[in-house]
Amino acid sequence: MENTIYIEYSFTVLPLQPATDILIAELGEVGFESFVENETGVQAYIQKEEFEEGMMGSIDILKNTDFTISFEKKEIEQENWNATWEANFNPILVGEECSVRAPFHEKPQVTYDIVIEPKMSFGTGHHETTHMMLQMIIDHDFEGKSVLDMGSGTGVLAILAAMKGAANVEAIDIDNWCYHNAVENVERNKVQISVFEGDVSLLNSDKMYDVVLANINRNILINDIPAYAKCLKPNGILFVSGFYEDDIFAISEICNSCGLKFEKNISRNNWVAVKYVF
Ligand SMILES: C[S@@+](CC[C@H](N)C(=O)[O-])C[C@H]1O[C@@H](n2cnc3c(N)ncnc32)[C@H](O)[C@@H]1O
Repeated sequence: MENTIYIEYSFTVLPLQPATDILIAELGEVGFESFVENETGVQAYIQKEEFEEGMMGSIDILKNTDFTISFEKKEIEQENWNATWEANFNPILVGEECSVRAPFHEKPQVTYDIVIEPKMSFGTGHHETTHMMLQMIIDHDFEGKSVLDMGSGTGVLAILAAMKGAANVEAIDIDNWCYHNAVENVERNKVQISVFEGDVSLLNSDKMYDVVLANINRNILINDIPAYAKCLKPNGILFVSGFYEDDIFAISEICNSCGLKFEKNISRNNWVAVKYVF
């Protein structure tokens, strides 16, 4: 792969929350693809060829006078981004049993030791939504189950499902870089997962799943949940995240219209992960 040029925005945010979460959500909506949070705010990245100056005009939180948000912008080569990430990436623990770490961290004493080199892909477990999805997966029985991870990023959710005994796991991401990164992480963790580049258009009723995992965002979920529901087996389960507590009603409404019933949710910092059952 050639060395892509990224635009890096380093935001300083006061007070940090909820402004940082809102800022990340809004930047994600316009196409920023990766975020590194720190004690003063967040660094956000977008490929130079995807970036247009006008995008920043639609980030409403920057105009909100309840918060003070300043930023610096610079161009950065992908390999330098990786170095930034390595310096900032600490291993994380999800419950007592699961950790997500980089290859250069010491091996921890846990049942599920997930090793991820995310490069530019979302999914290290540091974000609330990934953390909660991992928690939901830990609490669920995956033995022998067929699983689809939609919007797989690094592949972290699919990898945990496979480690928990899922028999047939597929991962799909729309982003070419995420696709390559998930393939690498699958090999690194020695699990069997078929990874595809694409979106909901890859789904069809010839392939049915016991569980669908989708940590994407509110609008894509509202659009795509009917297609996920069509490829869920009877009694199938849908785990979703990537949206706020305030959005549960809208997501549940679309799920209900597809025959999926709310079972439970967990939340962290206003973000939620929700379990629906057929
Ligand atoms: C919030 S990240 C989640 C990554 C990982 N599953 C996790 O839980 O950390 C969302 C991912 O969905 C992908 N994505 C965005 N829109 C998509 C779509 N319409 N279909 C499939 N993947 C999509 C993005 O490229 C990104 O990797």
